[in-house]
Amino acid sequence: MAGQDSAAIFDKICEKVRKLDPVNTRKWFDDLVLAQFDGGLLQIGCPDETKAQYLEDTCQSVFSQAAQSITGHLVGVEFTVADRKPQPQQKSRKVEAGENVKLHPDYTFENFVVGPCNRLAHASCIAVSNSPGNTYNPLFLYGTVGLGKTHLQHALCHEARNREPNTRIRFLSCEQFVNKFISAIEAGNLLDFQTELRSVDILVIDDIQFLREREQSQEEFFHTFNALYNNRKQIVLTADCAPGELPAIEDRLISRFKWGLVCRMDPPSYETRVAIVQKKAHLRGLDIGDDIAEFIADKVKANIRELEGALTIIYATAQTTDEPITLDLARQALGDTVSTVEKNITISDIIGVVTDHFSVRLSDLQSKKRSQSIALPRQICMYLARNMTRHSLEEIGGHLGGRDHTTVLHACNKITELEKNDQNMRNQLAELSKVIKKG
Ligand SMILES: Nc1ncnc2c1ncn2[C@@H]1O[C@H](COP(=O)(O)OP(=O)(O)OP(=O)(O)O)[C@@H](O)[C@H]1O
Repeated sequence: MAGQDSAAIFDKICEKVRKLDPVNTRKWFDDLVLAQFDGGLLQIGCPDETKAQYLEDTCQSVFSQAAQSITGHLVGVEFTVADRKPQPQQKSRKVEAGENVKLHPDYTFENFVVGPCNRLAHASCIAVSNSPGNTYNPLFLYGTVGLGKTHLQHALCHEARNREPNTRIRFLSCEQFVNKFISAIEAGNLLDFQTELRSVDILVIDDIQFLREREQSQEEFFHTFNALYNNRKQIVLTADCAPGELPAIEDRLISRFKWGLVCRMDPPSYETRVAIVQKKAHLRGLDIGDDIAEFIADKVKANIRELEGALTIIYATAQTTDEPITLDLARQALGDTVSTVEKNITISDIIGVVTDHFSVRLSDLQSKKRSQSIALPRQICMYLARNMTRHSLEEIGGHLGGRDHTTVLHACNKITELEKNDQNMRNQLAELSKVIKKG
């Protein structure tokens, strides 16, 4: 294919990808280059390995689809990390997946908006990335869902790698840690598992609260922690609550979690939310006015993931209707999806609907009774209140017989699990939410 033609075709393919998959498109797609287009194989050069990995994991099929629609032929797509200019004679390197830690290219310090809600967490992650193992060890970040804990962990690892490319990093969710541990026991290769985790420079474990009630995993983690700590290797942990509030986790672990720095992350203020919407829009190559960013930040308050979701809906609506993003379009696009908090749902509304549905009395929910017929509606109330109002765990517990926030958190986790695995529970929750929203 002649050079000129291929370049033009490549531009059209990228344009098509933007249309087909606005959600995963990023502004840095402008930096992609055509490495080679030959024999039905399109090789795309990416600025760095993380971005190439993102494309391979997230966008491979949409690039194939776009290439096929532009050329009319079946096209395979490969992402490479190569020189920016197309140089067919230069051997490009195919992205290596393997056991390499997969860092998300969006989750960098540069893309993180700092406000009073996360300033300490941000500063401590920078400090740790500058000198892993030597400043705050362990670094323990906690906060409720979608406040940027994972983002900061990735940013810390990106930065540590930028400074020292050979930094060995292991990044696991706590669930992965537990599953890997169990598999290692079953396969009789516990030693490999231990060696793998204990020979890293930085160990990151997300959602450490999942260790609760898993005595053997806690024991294993205790030894992993000690081995790394004694060798001045960095440990970074996140959880949904402070170490002292983690239910059913051994004291010796809790006390270790507090050895370094414990940072709380709070929900962002209005100003920080506006800045985050603007940052996210910019990342996607979107041009949105301040009025739209303010509109989204005003409507969506619950968590940052929801802010992004709102932006995605607006963007996708603009793409499909082929209209520019205006405040009117944003209003139309968000419609009913805007936070239920909008409708001023109260905990009493929720309790009213749930007590009706299960034919129980409020006094039962507030009592100490633990029978399933009372405990389940009580837990459902807590779960719905957590998701449909902005009340804190303490406030929710207060409405339900003065229960403490760990009880509320436990209830929310339990119902979330049931919702995932039990169709009947999903139906009940959907029905209850519908009735509550109707008022
Ligand atoms: N301050 C911020 N600036 C920019 N983006 C942010 C910020 N805080 C959170 N986000 C974005 O919000 C989304 C959710 O963040 P993240 O996954 O890090 O939350 P989390 O606290 O780890 O939540 P969970 O406990 O549910 O895993 C991500 O896309 C992240 O980039």
